[in-house]
Amino acid sequence: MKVLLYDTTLRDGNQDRKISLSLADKVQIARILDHFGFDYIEGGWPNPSNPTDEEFFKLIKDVKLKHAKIAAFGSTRRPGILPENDPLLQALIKSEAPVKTIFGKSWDLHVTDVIRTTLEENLDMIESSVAYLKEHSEEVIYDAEHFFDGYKANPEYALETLKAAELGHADCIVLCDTNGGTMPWEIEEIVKKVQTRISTPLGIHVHNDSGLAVANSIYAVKAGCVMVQGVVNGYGERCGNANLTTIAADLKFKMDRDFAAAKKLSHLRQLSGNIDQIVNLPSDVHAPYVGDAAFAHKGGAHIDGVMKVSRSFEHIDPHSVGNDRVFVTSDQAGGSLVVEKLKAIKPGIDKKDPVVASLLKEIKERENAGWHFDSAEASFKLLVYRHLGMVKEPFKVLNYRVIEDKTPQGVSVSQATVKLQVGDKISHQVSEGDGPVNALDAALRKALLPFFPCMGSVRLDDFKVRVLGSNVASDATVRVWTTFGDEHGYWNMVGVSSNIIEACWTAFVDGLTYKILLEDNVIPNAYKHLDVASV
Ligand SMILES: CC(=O)SCCNC(=O)CCNC(=O)[C@H](O)C(C)(C)COP(=O)(O)OP(=O)(O)OC[C@H]1O[C@@H](n2cnc3c(N)ncnc32)[C@H](O)[C@@H]1OP(=O)(O)O
Ligand SMILES: CC(=O)C(=O)O
Repeated sequence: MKVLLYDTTLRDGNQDRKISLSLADKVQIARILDHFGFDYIEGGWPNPSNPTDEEFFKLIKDVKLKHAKIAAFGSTRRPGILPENDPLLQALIKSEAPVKTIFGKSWDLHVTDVIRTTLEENLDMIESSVAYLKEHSEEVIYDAEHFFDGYKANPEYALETLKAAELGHADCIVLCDTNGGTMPWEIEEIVKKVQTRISTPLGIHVHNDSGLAVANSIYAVKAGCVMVQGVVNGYGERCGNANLTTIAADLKFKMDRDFAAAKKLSHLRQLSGNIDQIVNLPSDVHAPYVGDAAFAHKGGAHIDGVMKVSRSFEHIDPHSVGNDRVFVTSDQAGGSLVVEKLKAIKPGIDKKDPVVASLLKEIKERENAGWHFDSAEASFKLLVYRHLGMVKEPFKVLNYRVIEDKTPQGVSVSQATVKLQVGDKISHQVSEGDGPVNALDAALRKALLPFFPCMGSVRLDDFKVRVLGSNVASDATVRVWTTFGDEHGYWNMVGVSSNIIEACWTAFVDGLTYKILLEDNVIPNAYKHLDVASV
């Protein structure tokens, strides 16, 4: 049976303490989710105290969606009033969303102590609210809030609340683990028991407070649920919601289940990254299937295995979710990694070639000294070309100096002097800057520009410093990580020294040397994709 994916990024995802979606964000995300093939998009809780969500439902009516149904979220009526007199139910109807999803109480504790009414009145609140909304909607989904906790406390009453939703003709009853504390085996057992009493299709909605939201969703589907509610990348209140990105991949690759978005899974990584970008959160490097590290192999024995038989260390083909295999350059690598990296430069190279061992030795020595090539592929490439004797250095540094000056008025000025030899010519330049690093960068470019016009388009896009090791103060090793960019893309360089200025200088000299070598085709552009992340 087909599984329906119900996305609540715009409602439950937006309850994440780090997320605050604007109206424009919501509409943009809704378009992306629809394009990806999710069956339902919960847009928010429309009510007068939440104007963004009210506006969203007005706007989304005019957006042509290909597949998804838009759902408006709310609660059952308040105790002691008729549904037609409940302002929140009226707001749901006013939203004109084709699907209405309302939550109600399944846990007797919540009935008596939170909404403070009788158990009988709560049953009527559920049935009458669902029935009333059914008169005004294409579909009504009933979310049984705290269902699993309620079932454990008072199973008969919890089941009666579901029966009330069924009597109101809910189209789907969604069992919620609102506090996220239920174990997978409990989910499976309880879903199976519910199915013996309830004939309405069942769904699952779980939170991640025990780190089990994905597992619990999967167990619920295994036990018979046909709808999964979740959030792209698992954002949400407290520890987050069930991660729909992971669940979608699990359903397809591990359970062979059919669902509309299954044919779009080769765009899963793109979906995840796009939504991270809109909600303005950094992507989780270790996210299953879609993270940067999901198929990054570092251990030498692992790299060797993957090169021989990829599935020896990969549970699926990374391309099936739009991800890529990465071999991390590090001191834990073996000869196989070096062979892989050298293949583009020396086709047919064998692991027994002496250059493999000598290059591996240099890599390990450098990594031991604090160099880290994993996120500085351009530095690594330059090291390889130099090691192979394929680089004629385009310039020679004769001298550099930085002076820090503070005027009597308290203004700080940094001045750098750089002296280079290019062929038989000497270039000697001075520059001022906001700080020593800025001044050094400016003086170096100024000295190179007359000989290498391509320097004019090079930017320094990013610059990070990390103090390594636990050595005291000035004895510590410093690693500088820089990103250079131009109109073609960008490249990352690393520099290491116990002196911060020298570490910067190394990264700058290498970064600009790299650009000149690219321009002169010494390092062919074909090899550029390894370090130009935008390509
Ligand atoms: C499990 C979930 O994630 S549910 C979603 C949670 N998300 C949100 O709450 C975000 C949107 N919420 C809101 O905009 C506001 O809370 C509103 C407009 C819904 C209500 O605002 P207020 O009327 O000021 O109430 P407040 O938020 O302080 O308290 C919640 C009220 O809802 C009642 N309530 C809670 N659940 C239900 C329910 N299932 N059915 C009926 N009433 C309920 C509570 O008893 C309480 O009522 P009381 O004020 O009479 O004690
Ligand atoms: C409905 C919902 O968000 C919950 O019970 O967690």
